[in-house]
Amino acid sequence: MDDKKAVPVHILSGFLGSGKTTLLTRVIDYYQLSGRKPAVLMNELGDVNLDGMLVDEEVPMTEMLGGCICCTIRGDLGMELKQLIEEHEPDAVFVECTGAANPIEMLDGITDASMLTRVELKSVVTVVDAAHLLERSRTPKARTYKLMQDQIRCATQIILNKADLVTPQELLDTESLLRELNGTAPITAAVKCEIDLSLFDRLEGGVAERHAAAAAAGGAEAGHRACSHSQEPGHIHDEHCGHGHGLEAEGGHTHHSHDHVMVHTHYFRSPVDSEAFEAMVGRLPKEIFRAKGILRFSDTVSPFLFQYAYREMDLMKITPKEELPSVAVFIGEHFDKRGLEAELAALESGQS
Ligand SMILES: Nc1nc2c(ncn2[C@@H]2O[C@H](COP(=O)(O)OP(=O)(O)OP(=O)(O)O)[C@@H](O)[C@H]2O)c(=O)[nH]1
Repeated sequence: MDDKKAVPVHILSGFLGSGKTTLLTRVIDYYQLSGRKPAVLMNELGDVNLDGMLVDEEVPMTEMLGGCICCTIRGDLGMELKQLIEEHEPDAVFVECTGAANPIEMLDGITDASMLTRVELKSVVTVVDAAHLLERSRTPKARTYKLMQDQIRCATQIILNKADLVTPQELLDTESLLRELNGTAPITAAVKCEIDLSLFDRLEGGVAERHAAAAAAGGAEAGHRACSHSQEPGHIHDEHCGHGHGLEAEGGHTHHSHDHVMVHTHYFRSPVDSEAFEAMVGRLPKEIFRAKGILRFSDTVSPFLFQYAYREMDLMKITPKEELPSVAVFIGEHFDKRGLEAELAALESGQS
């Protein structure tokens, strides 16, 4: 193992629905087009990996489902990474965290993994939903905002995504907010994570190149609150990125700033009416900020992949190669599960 090069690892972080999978699929294409073999370790809060369906079947992928790597199943991360690397010998591994993951726990997880297998953390790329961050920043004490802040502070690269959904002024405001939270990580505004992906080549280059890249992006000056891994990616512990950042301000010492996040998984027994479904999604309470699923409608032929993030819904026709359940996963904080179940039951019985 010793004379083998360490496998570069990139953590894709960012709040629920910000665009991590969108970025992941682009990066995978980019690596494949240049003849490299990427591998993916994907973590989902729910028991079904719906994001995985968007990733090319050829790509080696390990799924860690039903919990967040940063806490409940973190202990398995090292073994999973080791197995993935030994079995497939990828050129790089992309770890997509759940949107509720606290990145410091992830950083620790990768460090633990480096004791089992040769891996080198090259970047923590945090994808930010511009409008969502702005809205959350108006209630700075809320736990969701604190988690978003942690994810931003720990980033070595920030993608300011969904630029199409905000005004130019809001984009500037979001950028200043990001700069306050993280003084060093280069920020790239984007729509659907369309960025210059050669960024990843630079990230995997030598330390000198990384310095140059950071300087070129205007992020070389030391920010006093941000993590410093953009300057020293191999050294990933940083006191500024400590556990439960922000939560401490409320006097708590909990490690898991997302323990308030709830997940509800619903398996449909029968196809539902598409219009009634859309109307039901329109009525979802604001406490549910993310949902996804596979749906079969009584009035369409093919199944659909359903996505809902911060009040925007997407339905995409799919042609699954294997038998898949009809299922929807709802993620949010302190929402009324009973109310949601009642809505879903009404939808299934055609009374919605
Ligand atoms: N309008 C708009 N929609 C976007 C953009 N980027 C992604 N989306 C949509 O936002 C939804 C969520 O995107 P994902 O890439 O699945 O987000 P994610 O961060 O992987 O979500 P989780 O894994 O649940 O945390 C999808 O419907 C995307 O098509 C963007 O720049 N603009």
